[in-house]
Amino acid sequence: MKTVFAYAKPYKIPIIFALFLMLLELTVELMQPLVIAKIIDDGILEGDQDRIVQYGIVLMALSFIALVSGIVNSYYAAHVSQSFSFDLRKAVYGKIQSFSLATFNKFPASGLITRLTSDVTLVQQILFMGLRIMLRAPLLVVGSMIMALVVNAKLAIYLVLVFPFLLAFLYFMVLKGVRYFSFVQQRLDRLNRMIQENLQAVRLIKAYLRGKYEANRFSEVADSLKIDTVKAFRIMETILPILLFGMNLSLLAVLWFGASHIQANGAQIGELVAIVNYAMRMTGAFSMFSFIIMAFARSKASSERIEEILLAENVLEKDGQGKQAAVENGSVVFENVSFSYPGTSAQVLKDISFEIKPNEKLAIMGATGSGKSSLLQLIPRFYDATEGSVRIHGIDVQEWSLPALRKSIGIVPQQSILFTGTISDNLSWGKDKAVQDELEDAAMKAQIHDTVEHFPKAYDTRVGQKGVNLSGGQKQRLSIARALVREPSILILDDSTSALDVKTEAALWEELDRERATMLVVTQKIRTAMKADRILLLEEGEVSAYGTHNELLEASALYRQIALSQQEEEVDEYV
Ligand SMILES: Nc1ncnc2c1ncn2[C@@H]1O[C@H](COP(=O)(O)OP(=O)(O)OP(=O)(O)O)[C@@H](O)[C@H]1O
Repeated sequence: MKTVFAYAKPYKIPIIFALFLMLLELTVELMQPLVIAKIIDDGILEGDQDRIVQYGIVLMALSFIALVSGIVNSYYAAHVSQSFSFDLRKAVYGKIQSFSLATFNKFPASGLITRLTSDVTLVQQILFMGLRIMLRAPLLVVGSMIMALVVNAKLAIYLVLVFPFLLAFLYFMVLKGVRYFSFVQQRLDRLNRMIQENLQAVRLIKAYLRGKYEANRFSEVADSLKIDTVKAFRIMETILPILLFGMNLSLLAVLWFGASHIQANGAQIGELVAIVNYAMRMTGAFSMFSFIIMAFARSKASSERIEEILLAENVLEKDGQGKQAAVENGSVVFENVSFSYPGTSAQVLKDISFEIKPNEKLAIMGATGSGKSSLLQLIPRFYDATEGSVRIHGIDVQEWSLPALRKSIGIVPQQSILFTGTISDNLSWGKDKAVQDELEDAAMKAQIHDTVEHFPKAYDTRVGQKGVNLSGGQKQRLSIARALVREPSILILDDSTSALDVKTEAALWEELDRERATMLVVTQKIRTAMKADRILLLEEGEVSAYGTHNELLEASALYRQIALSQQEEEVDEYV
């Protein structure tokens, strides 16, 4: 909890002020039974009207102080806890943004969402309660007990006797609560993951008529959340009755022995009333305990989950403090590169070597799962090679400063990803402060300008979530335009023209030919590969062939086979 609550440090002064007000409210509250005892013993029993009025005024003043301190304390508690949760959420989000892919893969996206939303809210609530009642309740219990001892130790001893038992019971319940509520948050993660997956796959679910099946799966997961939540709350709800039972027993003892004390020793009735009053306040404070313990248990589980994020180590992202300048027309060299995904033993790339000179194009081909995307991910350092070295412009990628390295790379991923916003917003995402002319220029090169111009709002057309209102080919071309806006020295296209028709693709390649950029292009089409300076053919993570189209036609049986099958397909298309 230490790491999480360190975010409350900037609010030290308002916290101290809120705690001071809480103590003031508490002190005043503890003094009230004493004054009531005085009214009874020195006023009512003595028949002294003036005393009754004097003490009455004191009682009123104390109540007023308690009221004002309570209101101001609530104001500060709300302000501090909201500001704290805002800072904490920002820090967790920032940390997630800084994650390397290896670290990111350790946490499912749904779990990260739960941590950013529900977990942060629960921790915020505990801070609010901390400033309002969390300390106040135990202090009220201890304070009432001390005051009762001061008033009449012989009677108050019955309140003291029950105290250690209740304390041990509460400690046990906290431990139990933390465990159960951490299950609840895990179930919530699972539910979020399911909702996320379902909403993303809504078209597929409809197409496969799996609505009912998915609804049943959802019910199962929601049910397990309900069962665990009920279990956790059921345990927590036993706290209050047990506490009240213990307190009522001791109160009964106070009244029983108090009555005999008054008869035998002439003890004051006011004292007995004061002790009963303190016992009632203790009972009230104890009843807050069940509430506090539940909140504490939940927020402890949540703060541990948040800490997992804040303390997660980002091994890869340790920035090589090296070169700061942008890569200029970068050459790309892979030298005996092997790679396994973190936490796995299987090598997905084995001893890969090739070189691309500045402004050259490399086409990467290979069957599905042969390691094409994995190879590309090593260039912007999404992952680091396990063996060998990847060099950009002659310098190992690990020695580059990460921002400098990534700034000069334009990536078009296999799956086009667009954000909610206008087309202009999406294009300028590739480069800060890009002007409209730059956006249109990139869109022209990517063969999407004319299409955009035909939209009623042209570049101000809003793209729905994930680009739902655009076709696959339009999304691909917008993704390419976004990468081109960046004017990258290295352009990476991971099978990003698969949805384009032959004519559009040819026009796109003509434009890309004119770009001053080193290109790595994953493709399944010989037609596209032929346009590259060299072709790298991968087979199960190994280089099966490397050279120009003509060299490969001669040297590689696999390449000849692919070329032949595609020729036949193309002939078939026209028959
Ligand atoms: N994040 C990951 N963790 C572990 N293994 C992975 C991960 N991503 C991919 N792999 C494995 O790495 C191998 C190569 O995958 P990769 O995506 O590089 O292939 P690919 O040639 O790009 O395939 P495709 O043409 O289907 O996109 C596959 O066996 C795949 O299962």
